[in-house]
Amino acid sequence: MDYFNYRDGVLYAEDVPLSQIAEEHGTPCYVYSRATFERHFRAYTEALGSHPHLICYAVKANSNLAVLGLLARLGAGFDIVSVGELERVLAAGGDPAKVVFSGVAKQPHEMARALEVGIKCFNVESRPELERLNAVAGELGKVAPVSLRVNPDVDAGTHPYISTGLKDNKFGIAVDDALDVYALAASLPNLRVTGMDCHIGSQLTESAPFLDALERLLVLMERLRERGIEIDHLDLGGGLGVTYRDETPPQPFDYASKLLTRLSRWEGGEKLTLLFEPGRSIAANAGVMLTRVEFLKPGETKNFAIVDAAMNDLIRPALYQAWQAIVPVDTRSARSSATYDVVGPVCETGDFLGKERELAIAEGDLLAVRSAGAYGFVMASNYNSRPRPAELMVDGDTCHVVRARETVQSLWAGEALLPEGAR
Ligand SMILES: Cc1ncc(COP(=O)(O)O)c(C=O)c1O
Ligand SMILES: N[C@@H](CCCC[NH3+])C(=O)O
Repeated sequence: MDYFNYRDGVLYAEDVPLSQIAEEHGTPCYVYSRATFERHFRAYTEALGSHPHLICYAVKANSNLAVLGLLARLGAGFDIVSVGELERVLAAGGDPAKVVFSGVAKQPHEMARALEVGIKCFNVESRPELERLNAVAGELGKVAPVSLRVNPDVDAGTHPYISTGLKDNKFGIAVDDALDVYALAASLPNLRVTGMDCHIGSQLTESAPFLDALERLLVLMERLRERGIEIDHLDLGGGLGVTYRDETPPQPFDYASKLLTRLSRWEGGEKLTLLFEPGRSIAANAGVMLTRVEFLKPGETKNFAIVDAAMNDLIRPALYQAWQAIVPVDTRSARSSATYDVVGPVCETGDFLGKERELAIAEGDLLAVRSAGAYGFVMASNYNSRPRPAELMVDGDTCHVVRARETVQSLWAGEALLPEGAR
């Protein structure tokens, strides 16, 4: 459920018509809804109720400071994968004690900064990373809180590029090796074992793979118990899918109740703190990307709607053949409809936002690409020397610029001509 709805034929973000936003701020641009972010975050906290928990929003999904700031005020923790994300969280007022640090190749300087600010936990993905963390913590005279990311080898049933919990994926420590790596972690002087985690993939539309992963982790936790290693938090990662088209993913409430039911049958399960790292399910449907039709170009085999946004602004369709709804913002004028490939100005045949879309549009019309709040702006680039679009956040009847559109000149900041004579 989001707060982008039609009123009298015009698409609104909360109480602001998207046509007005496009007039004032230009296109392409990303528009977020504050109330939708809040609603999606609360769906998790309410689903977990009184069970001890921490919702660590996955910063990678949408790292705009305004987004992080509003989630921080709602009590969110954060899942980060780089020191860049850590600094953003701190700049937005996030609590470092609620930060978990994931990622397969954390640099020593990143570990040091995270130890300095006192994060909740490092989600360690390999034996050499454990040894590196022990060394960095030792140099700083600190003890690093550690969780091992276990790769449970379950099929998440999602796009191969965003599946992460299979033996063939680079992520995590194989279940069969985990006992030994935990024993190593417990023996290293500058580490304190606090948790176990997994993240099996993104855009999952069924609960079963999550429950399979939980089952494997519980077996492992029992074996750790036998060895005297107690875990005080279990982090089940992110991955809950959203509706882009006709998917019917479990809602946080159904998902959490299934997990809590299983945990209630596990000794000590009611006391075990649960962590989640949702990204997409909080951010995707809290944003749209606005773009204007430049030209309609009829072809022999296809019609093209050439718009002012491109794969550099939103890469998901080009990269994963992802389907996102593309809708007219103003449906009041009568237009004849046709089937179009919606394409951008970038010089690549793969530059499309949607294929074979039935649209009743004319040149100059405004379109909204829906479900663009996650993995949208964060994956934008300057390819073809295109400035990245503005980001705007609607709150009720007010629209705030939360990131200004880049200027063409800003794109070469830091570059230099070769010195005279070397050219
Ligand atoms: C370790 C980790 N946690 C959380 C997430 C967030 O996933 P999602 O956006 O699917 O909720 C990801 C991305 O897949 C991830 O790699
Ligand atoms: N960027 C991906 C999700 C990546 C998940 C990160 N582990 C997408 O847009 O679907």
